[in-house]
This record gives sequence, structure tokens and C-alpha cells, in this order.
Amino acid sequence: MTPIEVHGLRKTYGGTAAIDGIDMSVDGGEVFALLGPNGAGKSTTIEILEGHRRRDGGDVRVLGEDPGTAGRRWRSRIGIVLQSATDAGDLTVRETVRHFAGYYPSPRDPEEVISAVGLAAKADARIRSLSGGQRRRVDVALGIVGHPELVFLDEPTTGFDPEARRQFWALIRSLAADGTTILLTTHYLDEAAALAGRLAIMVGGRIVAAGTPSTVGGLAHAQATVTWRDGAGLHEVRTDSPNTVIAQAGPDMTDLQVRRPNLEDVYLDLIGARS
Ligand SMILES: Nc1ncnc2c1ncn2[C@@H]1O[C@H](COP(=O)(O)OP(=O)(O)OP(=O)(O)O)[C@@H](O)[C@H]1O
Repeated sequence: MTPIEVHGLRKTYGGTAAIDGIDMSVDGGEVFALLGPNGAGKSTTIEILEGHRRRDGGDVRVLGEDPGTAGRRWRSRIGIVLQSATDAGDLTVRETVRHFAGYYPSPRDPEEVISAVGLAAKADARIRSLSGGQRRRVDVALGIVGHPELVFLDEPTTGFDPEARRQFWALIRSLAADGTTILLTTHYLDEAAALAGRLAIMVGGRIVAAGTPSTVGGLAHAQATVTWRDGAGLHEVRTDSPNTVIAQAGPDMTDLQVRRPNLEDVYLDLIGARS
């Protein structure tokens, strides 16, 4: 069974399409990233897949069921980290994670989950005393404590310091290695490149490109830009074969640079952020 299958998904708000007919599928054990600027429709898509929002059109199957009608048992098989942080004032981290574990038929060990999100030293701290990034880690802990087959992560690392992001990446990789399917949204292109097997870039409610982080948007065939200086001035050449260009340049070549487009270049082009 393919954990996520979406065909022709549509959602409108007041006559305006927030999701304008998207198709996507996510395979078992895959990390799939949804990228796109603010308002592109990423959260709306995820919320429909989670069963938190109704769709206006299209077919959606998540773990074999329609999220619009699926019941409690289905819900216990998915884990959710919403964009807004948990509000769990007076309870400690340990109490909160244990409490959530109690909702699921076969949860993970709460202590292991607390360690995995890097909160062991804060296990007895009240949630309201935590920093923003630490609270976000609690959200991630609550999203995975139920031992879900599929995890939705909506901007999971917003507010994380660089070390916490690296720890989080390791956690996601270990979940995926254990067969957990993960759909995440992120504004960090390095995060998508580091984690995702495949990704889709959304703009204005449509998927404008999809593929692997190294091939999406024609990256695999993109030309390199070679720049250098010599007695005649500054040169810039776009080429499939940088070595040939370099070999043909004169002996007084200096400041040589070879640059290949990366995910950020493709992304910025696709969202129209560069003319
Ligand atoms: N409850 C709502 N009522 C009306 N319009 C909404 C509602 N929720 C979202 N929208 C609109 O739908 C579009 C998609 O929003 P969505 O939150 O899915 O985008 P996003 O890609 O997740 O953005 P961000 O990166 O800012 O989280 C936006 O134009 C937004 O204004």
C-alpha cells in the first residue's frame, strides 16, 4: 500500500483556490518534503491529509483510507506535528509525553522519545519554562510517541538552533530507516536537501516541480557557470563542459570559479523570486 496518494486535490476559500488540483504520492519509508513560499498551500494540503480540513475535490488516500471519513484507529497510526506549538502550561515534559503515550495502543517508550528529541535534561521541567525551540522539540516528541506509521511535520524545526536541527535530522533519518513514512513542510532548503528522498515545490496551490533534491527542476542537466579574469577583463560562460572552457582560457587566467545551480537557485527561479 502506498501511504499517501493524492489525485486532483482542490480546496477553495471564498472562491479562491488555495489548492488547485495537485497530484502526489509518498512511498513507504520515504521522507517527502513540500516546499513553497508563504501561502503556497502546503499547510492546507497537510491538514487535508491529516483529516483536519475538508477538501472540495479530488481523491485522497492516506494509509489506505479517506482522511475525511477515517476513524480513531486510523488516527492512532499517524503522528502529527502542527505548525503552532503545544500549549501545555503546568505539566512537565515527562508528564506530557507520558500522558500522550497513553492515548495510543502501542506507543514508544516515553523516556526514549524524550532522549531522542534531546530533552533528557529537561524531562522534569514544566513546559511553560522551556524556550521556543525546546517547546518545538516537545511537539516533535508528541508527534512520534504513538509509534506512527506515517508522520506529518509542518515546519518542524522553526526556532531550532543549528545543533538542534542536526539532532532532529538524525532523528528523522532513524525514523525513516525504521520504515516510518514522513511528509514534512519546511522553508529551509538545506533541510529538504538533507532529509528528503523526493520533494515537491508548490506555488499558488499547484505543484510546479517535483523530483529528488539533486534533479528537481532540471538540476541534473543544468549548465555550470564559469567565471574568470584575464588581461581582457572579467569573463562569464555558461557551459555543459567547464573543463573545456577552462582549458581554452589563456595562461593569465585568475579568480577562476565554477558554479553549478543548486536547489536554492531552482527554487528561487520556480517561485519567481528572480527575474
Ligand atoms: N481558514 C482559511 N480561510 C481562508 N483562507 C485560508 C485559510 N487557511 C488558509 N487560507 C489561504 O490559503 C492559502 C494557502 O495557505 P497555507 O496556509 O496552506 O499556505 P502555506 O504554504 O502553508 O504557507 P506558510 O508557508 O505561510 O505556512 C493562502 O492564500 C491562505 O491565505
